[in-house]
Amino acid sequence: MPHLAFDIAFCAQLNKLQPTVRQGVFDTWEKFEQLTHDQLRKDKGLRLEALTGGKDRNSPIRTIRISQGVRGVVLAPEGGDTYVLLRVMTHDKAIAWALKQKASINTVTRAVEIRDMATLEQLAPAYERIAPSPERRLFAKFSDGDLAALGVDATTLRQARVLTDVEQLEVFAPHFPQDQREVLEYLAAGFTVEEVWRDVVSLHLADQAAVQPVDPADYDTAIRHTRTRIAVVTASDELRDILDKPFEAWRVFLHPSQHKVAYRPSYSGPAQVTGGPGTGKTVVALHRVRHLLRHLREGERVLLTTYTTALVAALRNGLAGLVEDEALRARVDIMTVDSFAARVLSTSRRPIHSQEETARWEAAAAATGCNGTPQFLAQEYKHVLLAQDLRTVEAYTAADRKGRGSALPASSRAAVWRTVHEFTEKLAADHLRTYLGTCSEAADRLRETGPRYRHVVVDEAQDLHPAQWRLLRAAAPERPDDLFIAGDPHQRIYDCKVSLKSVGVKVAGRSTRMRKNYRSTHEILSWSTALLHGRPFDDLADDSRHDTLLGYRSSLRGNGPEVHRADTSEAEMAALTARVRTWLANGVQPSDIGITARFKKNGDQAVEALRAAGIPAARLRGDTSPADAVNVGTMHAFKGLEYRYVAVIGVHEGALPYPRAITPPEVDSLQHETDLLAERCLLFVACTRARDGLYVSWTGEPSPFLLEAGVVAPTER
Ligand SMILES: Nc1ncnc2c1ncn2[C@@H]1O[C@H](COP(=O)(O)OP(=O)(O)OP(=O)(O)O)[C@@H](O)[C@H]1O
Repeated sequence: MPHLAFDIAFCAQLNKLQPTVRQGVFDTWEKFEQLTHDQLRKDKGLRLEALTGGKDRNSPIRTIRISQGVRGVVLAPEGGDTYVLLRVMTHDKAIAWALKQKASINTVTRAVEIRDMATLEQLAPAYERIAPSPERRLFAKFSDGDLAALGVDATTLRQARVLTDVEQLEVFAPHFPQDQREVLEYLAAGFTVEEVWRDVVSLHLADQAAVQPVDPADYDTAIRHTRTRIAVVTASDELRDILDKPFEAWRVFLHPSQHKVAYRPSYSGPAQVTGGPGTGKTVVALHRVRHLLRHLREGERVLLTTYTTALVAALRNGLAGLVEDEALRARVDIMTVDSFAARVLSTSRRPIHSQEETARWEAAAAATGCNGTPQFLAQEYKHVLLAQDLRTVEAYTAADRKGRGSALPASSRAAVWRTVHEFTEKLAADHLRTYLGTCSEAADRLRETGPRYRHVVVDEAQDLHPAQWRLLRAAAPERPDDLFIAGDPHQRIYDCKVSLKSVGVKVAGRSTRMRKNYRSTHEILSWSTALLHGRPFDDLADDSRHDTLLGYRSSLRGNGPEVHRADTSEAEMAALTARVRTWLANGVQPSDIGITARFKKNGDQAVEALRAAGIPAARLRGDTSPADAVNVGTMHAFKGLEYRYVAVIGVHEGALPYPRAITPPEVDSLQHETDLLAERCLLFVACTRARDGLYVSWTGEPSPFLLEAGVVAPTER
């Protein structure tokens, strides 16, 4: 019986297809399920046509009719059972595209690959003519044998050998066969042949009995080996799911590197996954939860935590898409760490907000006669007393204030201690609490009463404070698979800089870094990454080492970000409205657009301006993302979210960095640096929420972060 399978590149175009075309795809798939091979080939509606005018007469690439004027390009191997839908395009475009492609089977990974042969054959001679001598080219240090062992075939080898630098590879990359392209990108990023074999190629072979030599004509077997790029769908509701939830291709195509981490049978202790924005850390965490659920014993439960309530909702939806069994899902508690702390204590005390806290520190200092500023006292409480879990004045006096950039002689500490005591006593008397104080108390409570979960899975781990880590540590017993942690030090947007090592969570030997971005286009990513260029980032696990974005890349292509400078905030809003209107006119849904700013007031202005122009817009609230409206939120609230189109507004001098969020260097020089980096990361986080389009605007002078990154020229007006 024939089947129609789906290539990942087709799934990536799904959200841009009209509903009638999607329905056409569905009907086509049904036809494949119902007809015999012979009937399929003769079917007048499908019009499965070989290509005429192509160079390769035996090419298994053909086209079929999907709907009026729209054709699908399929891999239709002679004598095979499974056809693969590669792309859907208007009639002429489909024929033109199909004629340029060549299909082949990688003799090492055993997977099907498609390359744009026509473009590569055009590019290679042109680059060869301008290339320096062979020993100065990009892959000169790798032998033909090494490259062949990694699956690079003779044609790709010839073409790759003309390349001089990474920029040139970027030009060729979208046209290269997929597995070979990945190998070349890793080698170009500085990885060794052995590392590429271990971390990339061998993963494709994980569950294949690779004993027989590869038959270069056996596409049926090769399609089965291409599980990471080709989805074989056997049930109509499964296909409906894919067609209706185009953003969720990850549920179907887990990359081997993601699969390896998520489905490793067991880790002997805490495990960690890191990687830049959009590398699928959340996806991996969700799949890990699914794996853990499959092995959960009677009475055991899983805690899945993240940083904001909006992300709690996203995780809940994600897990619902992944684990169908409701009873099984009910064994996972999904909440922020702060909600977990409040639940452990069953407290009715109200958490205070930051202005209240400042006033209370002022009052406490006045009561004890301490001359520390509210900012100093709040930071001392947070970054020294709570961070180090200091319980007595003696412990505090003897404490090493490591990591603080201000001196505090032991003789002054008694006064600070008394003030902290006054502050916490008064809070308790008024039936109030701080979030971190609650976490600290909750950790104590759990240590007395015992852990509540068998496994704890932590997403967005980079901003957690030691008190929160103590709580999470106490939530599960120290056993294999106790903690699974996903985070990215490049996305630290709060003032904590904690390493897992310093909180006693040891992930050495159980840590994996993801490098491939699945969210943003290459253009958006390289623009955004420039914002962090040259800054050192402490490793999440161990702050004596640095984390890097080496090898971090995207295979998606698109337009570069657009920047806009306005003279007045009214003009900035008018330009934003025009930009959003154009996106909408191009068929983008309002809820696929996100607008974010450093301050709530800029967001409010945007909502007002859009609504006045008749465009539905709403602020993010708690755990609900407004449906049918442009989503507007602060940069902090946008952490972890994603949209097809993102406008980052109000990126001017005085807003980023925001002076009030930066500890003055004379108060604490190290905290000053941490705060400044957090502001820079905040802009990076905001920009990396975009999938297809990014728009950045400001009024007056641009943020110095944009100038330093070189993405905006000082004269750009
Ligand atoms: N294997 C995959 N195939 C296709 N899409 C994927 C894959 N893995 C992840 N994605 C998609 O990439 C996007 C980013 O994934 P995810 O949110 O897990 O990344 P992240 O590393 O947690 O990002 P951030 O750190 O920026 O919050 C999502 O849209 C997700 O569906």
